[in-house]
Amino acid sequence: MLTPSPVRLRAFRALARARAYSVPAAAHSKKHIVNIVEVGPRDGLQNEKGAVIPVETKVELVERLVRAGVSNVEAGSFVSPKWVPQMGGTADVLKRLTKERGVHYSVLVPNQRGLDDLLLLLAQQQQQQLTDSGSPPLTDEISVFVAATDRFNKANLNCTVLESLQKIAAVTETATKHGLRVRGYVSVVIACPYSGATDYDKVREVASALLNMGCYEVSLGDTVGMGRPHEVAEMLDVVKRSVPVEQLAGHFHDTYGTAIANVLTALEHGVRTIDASVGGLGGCPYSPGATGNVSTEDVLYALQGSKYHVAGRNGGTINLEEMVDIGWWISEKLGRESASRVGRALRARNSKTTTSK
Ligand SMILES: CC(C)(COP(=O)([O-])OP(=O)([O-])OC[C@H]1O[C@@H](n2cnc3c(N)ncnc32)[C@H](O)[C@@H]1OP(=O)([O-])[O-])[C@@H](O)C(=O)NCCC(=O)NCCSC(=O)C[C@@](C)(O)CC(=O)[O-]
Repeated sequence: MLTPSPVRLRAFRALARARAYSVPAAAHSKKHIVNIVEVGPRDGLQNEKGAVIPVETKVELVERLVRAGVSNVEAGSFVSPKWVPQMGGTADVLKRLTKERGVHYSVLVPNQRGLDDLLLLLAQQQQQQLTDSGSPPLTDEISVFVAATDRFNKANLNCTVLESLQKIAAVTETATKHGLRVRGYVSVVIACPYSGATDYDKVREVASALLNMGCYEVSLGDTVGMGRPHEVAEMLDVVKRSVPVEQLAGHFHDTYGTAIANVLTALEHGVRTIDASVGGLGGCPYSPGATGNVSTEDVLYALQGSKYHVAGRNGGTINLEEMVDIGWWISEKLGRESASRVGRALRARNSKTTTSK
């Protein structure tokens, strides 16, 4: 095999980089604009075993993600710290974050108690603003969640799907009255760790119920990360019978290595919002063995130079190189390597380029 000289190799890499980054946003039609919801700070960190991650680290993570161009980020959750200790400091995270305009810092809320805690925090901030005016709200968005199967819902939310929907209806109504927008999740849309293959009609019914309650979007979660592209396609075909595809998002865990293929399948089926996690962080406390979400870096890389354009903050895009750095930084804080394939490849390439100079 012919081995290229270091000079040719560098020139080739520079050309590849230029090509990858050179498709101007204006060249993409509006119908191919893709939004990313960065779930690393919530879905990614919630399942971390060991010591509780300091609030400062979480704040730095969110702020770095926003500086890299992220405009939708899940900053934490108002859930029971007894069950999910890593999310315990979310109120402090919201208070300490320097907020950028145009960015949604959403939080996951499981029940009325979680919403009450959040509303109290927002009321306190409003009172403070009487003396210290001008700062944006701590958050303008919550996410609610329910599964497509009773068994998963009982493990995750301590009640049946129907009971959850009743609670969510009340939470959504109150949140909306307080000016918060509400995003919905449906978990285990392909397979459930407790009851096997999911009935896609159930996914359709639950997604439809969430939208009817006032959620502006519903994210469909392959929580277990077992889904294959043809299953994602079949599931979407069923859900789209009742739900406009513009109001759907895809949330794919990568347990079986199919997440990026599932993202591409969802995009080809018209879905335009993808949940992703920097460094491929994550797992679900109620889905044994499930690994992290599709990594944000992998999604950005897969779409570079394609017909799709990933929208970033203030009309820009999300910077892949910065996301790779963040993925490595947070993974090292957690005592391991980045789980992002692209993160690993780019780091290896960059270190080779540096040593061959
Ligand atoms: C499910 C519930 C709400 C049931 O809460 P419960 O019905 O009150 O029952 P419980 O026995 O679980 O309650 C435990 C304790 O938590 C308290 N509590 C109750 N609610 C809250 C709250 N909001 N904030 C703070 N504390 C709360 C409650 O008052 C009680 O306190 P104690 O009496 O023992 O002192 C609770 O157990 C809980 O918060 N569980 C954690 C659920 C969770 O965070 N799951 C992971 C996120 S979902 C996910 O990852 C899937 C997703 C969204 O990413 C999409 C996908 O991939 O599929």
